[in-house]
Amino acid sequence: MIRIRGLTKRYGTVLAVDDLSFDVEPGAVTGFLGPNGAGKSTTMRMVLGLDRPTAGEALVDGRPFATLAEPLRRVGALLDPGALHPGRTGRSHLLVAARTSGIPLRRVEEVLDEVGLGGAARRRVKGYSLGMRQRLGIAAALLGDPRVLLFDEPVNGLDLDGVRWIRGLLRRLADEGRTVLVSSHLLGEVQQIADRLVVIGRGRLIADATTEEILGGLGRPQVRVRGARADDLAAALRRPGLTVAPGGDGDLLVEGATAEEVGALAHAADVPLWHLSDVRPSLEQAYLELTGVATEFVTTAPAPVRTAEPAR
Ligand SMILES: Nc1ncnc2c1ncn2[C@@H]1O[C@H](COP(=O)(O)OP(=O)(O)OP(=O)(O)O)[C@@H](O)[C@H]1O
Repeated sequence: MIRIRGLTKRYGTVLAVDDLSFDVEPGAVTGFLGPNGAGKSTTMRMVLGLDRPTAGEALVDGRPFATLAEPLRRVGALLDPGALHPGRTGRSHLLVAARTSGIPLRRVEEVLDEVGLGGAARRRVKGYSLGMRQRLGIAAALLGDPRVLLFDEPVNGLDLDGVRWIRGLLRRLADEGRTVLVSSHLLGEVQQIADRLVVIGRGRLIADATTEEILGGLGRPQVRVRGARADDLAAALRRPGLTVAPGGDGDLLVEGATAEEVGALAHAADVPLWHLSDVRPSLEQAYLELTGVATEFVTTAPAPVRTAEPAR
């Protein structure tokens, strides 16, 4: 597992990571989510001993990375797929890594097959597409069969098939009991893969909970309702704790009650309903709400509001 306590990194005047504490448990995919510049890569680099914390600690299985025996067999990472030697073939890249880490050479063929690069293994990396480089980087991360894996924006450059493949791979790695931390700046991307989410903004922890809890707790769920007599319906819904607002086209938007409760109130007032549905805030909207206060680069475009399918 990965344990992060009070982790802080300052580059001159920039506080890239600010007193961050969280755990990444085995057997689950943990999404590490935050806008560009939030401090995800810096945190991962500190876990991997590539950057020295200004304060606090990042531990893998209870120890700093630098003190781990056979670190590449304990921890695998995909950081920057651009950092591959262009003149080497995919296979020789992995052979070098295996030799220097005392990893059996047969693992090279295994991981090449695992990432679907078997056919391209003898081609030079400079001819690889971004997606192929990404797969090679993932092969390198898997080489030592590590129990702890960190992937920094792993779906970057992958086409739809590639994205599906990486989702399947991350799930399988977690199901095998490994510790899997995967970063992204897109909520829509990680919410489909991650069991838990650690959300950061400007280097600080914003949320650390299951994906379900985070998505469920974001935004204020509303109920969209339309009935035969709008005025009677609005009067029936004017209860303490409920807010009722016009929703366009004669609809009402109700906050503070479930669809069942709204239906029951309408029924009690004898107002036939034509439409009743839950309205969930769009994920991107919810994410903006969550990270808005902690976003380094703020956009001005409003997020589109996606509503639930109408009730039948
Ligand atoms: N070597 C460095 N020197 C100076 N500042 C740095 C350095 N590395 C990162 N930073 C700064 O630290 C902050 C966090 O950067 P980091 O790359 O960790 O964010 P991130 O969440 O990974 O972003 P992205 O999604 O864009 O990769 C940014 O303000 C960045 O400019």
